[in-house]
Parts: sequence; structure tokens; C-alpha cells
Amino acid sequence: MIRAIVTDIEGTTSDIRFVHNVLFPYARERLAAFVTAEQYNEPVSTILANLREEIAQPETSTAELIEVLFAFMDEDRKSTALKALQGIIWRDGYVNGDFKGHLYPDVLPQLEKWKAQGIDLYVYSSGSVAAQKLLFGYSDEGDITPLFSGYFDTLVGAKRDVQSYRNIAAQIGLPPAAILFLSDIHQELDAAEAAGFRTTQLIRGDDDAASHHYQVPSFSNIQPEQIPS
Ligand SMILES: CSCCC(=O)C(=O)COP(=O)(O)O
Ligand SMILES: [Mg+2]
Repeated sequence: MIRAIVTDIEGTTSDIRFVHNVLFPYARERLAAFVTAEQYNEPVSTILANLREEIAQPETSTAELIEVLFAFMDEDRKSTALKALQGIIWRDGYVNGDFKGHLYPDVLPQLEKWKAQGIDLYVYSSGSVAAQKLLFGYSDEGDITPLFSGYFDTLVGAKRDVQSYRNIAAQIGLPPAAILFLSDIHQELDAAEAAGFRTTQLIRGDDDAASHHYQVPSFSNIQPEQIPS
């Protein structure tokens, strides 16, 4: 029996184009000036120290770190430091009303249904927990954060790493077989499955013939009690 659902964001609850065409450019345009201005203030000072550790170059200057961050953005590297900075920069965009967090229309009704059925809801994204709370707090459908019991980001590990899902199950306090993970990326679902999670793949656009996971086009097609094991 499914007792908790963990959902990915990009390509699952929300359009990839919102993340890549709205959020990423917004942060990219502001990142150099923001990091330069905030480099000696918290939390940016600690984030930059963590980035120096991540790249194993303790003496790197702020200007060089900014170059590293641009290279990370070019390759969509899921660096914890980059994700933390993006999340801080996005706050202004949400608060000023420059954009709202995209939600596919099938998402909110289904989350509400599952919650009413007693299924606990969680989020797992490479975006920082702060960024996740902003997206769902300033969403197209208003503030839907009260639906969620918890959030996970790369601090539990990378999304294609089996141990990340073991960590999530331990933190939720349920056996992996009682948790359903929703994602559009089959490599993430493979890792979750290897940890013992049930899985379902959202196919919001192109088919994924390389996947063996149960596939659905929208949240309205997901019936947790009927997910094949
Ligand atoms: C919190 S919305 C922004 C998500 C993000 O920054 C990202 O890189 C998406 O990565 P994911 O692993 O969730 O596909
Ligand atoms: Mg995704």
C-alpha cells in the first residue's frame, strides 16, 4: 500500500520550459552582480566556500568562481552551490510577480485527492529546498505548500544515486515499498526502484522507449493502489 508520494518538479509537476526558459535565464542575468555584491555576506559567503570545496580549489577568487558557475549553468550541472544561489535570486522574481511557478493543471487536483486519502506528499528536486518552496508557494494555483510534508534536494544526494532514495525513505520513516516516486527521467526512477520504491514515469512530451517504468501522461492517470510492482 502506498503511504507517501515523492514527486520531482521539472518535467513532472511543472513544464521543463518554465525552468529552462524563465527561471534559468532570470538567475543567469543576475548571478554575476549578485555574487559580487553579496560575496562577504551570509548566506553567499558560505555557499562560495562550499563551492570552493566542491571543485577542490580552496584558493579560487570570486571572479573565478563566477566563471565556474557560468560553466555549470551551461552544462546544467546540479551543483548544490549553484542551486542554492539560483534559489536566492529567484525569490525576487516570485515576490515581484515577474513569474509564477508553473503547475500542470492535472497536478493540484490529484495532490489534494491523495492528501485527502491520507497519503503524505513530498518533493525531491535538484533545485534547492528554498527554490522548491518558492515554486509551490508562488504557483499558478497560489500557495500549495500546505499540501507537502517535506522537501528534499541534493543534500540527500544526486537524483540518479540509489543511496539518495534510501536517505529519503529513512527521513520519511517508511519502508521504500510504501513510497511512490514520480519523475519524467527514467534514470532517476531506476535509482528509486533499486532502493525499493514504487515508480511511475510522467510522459509530458516525447516518448521514452528506453524506460521500463509504468508510464502515464498526467497525474490524473495515477492510481497509487494500482501501480504495478
Ligand atoms: C525548484 S525548481 C528548479 C529546478 C532546478 O533548478 C533544476 O535544476 C531541476 O532539476 P531536477 O533534478 O529537479 O530535474
Ligand atoms: Mg524531472
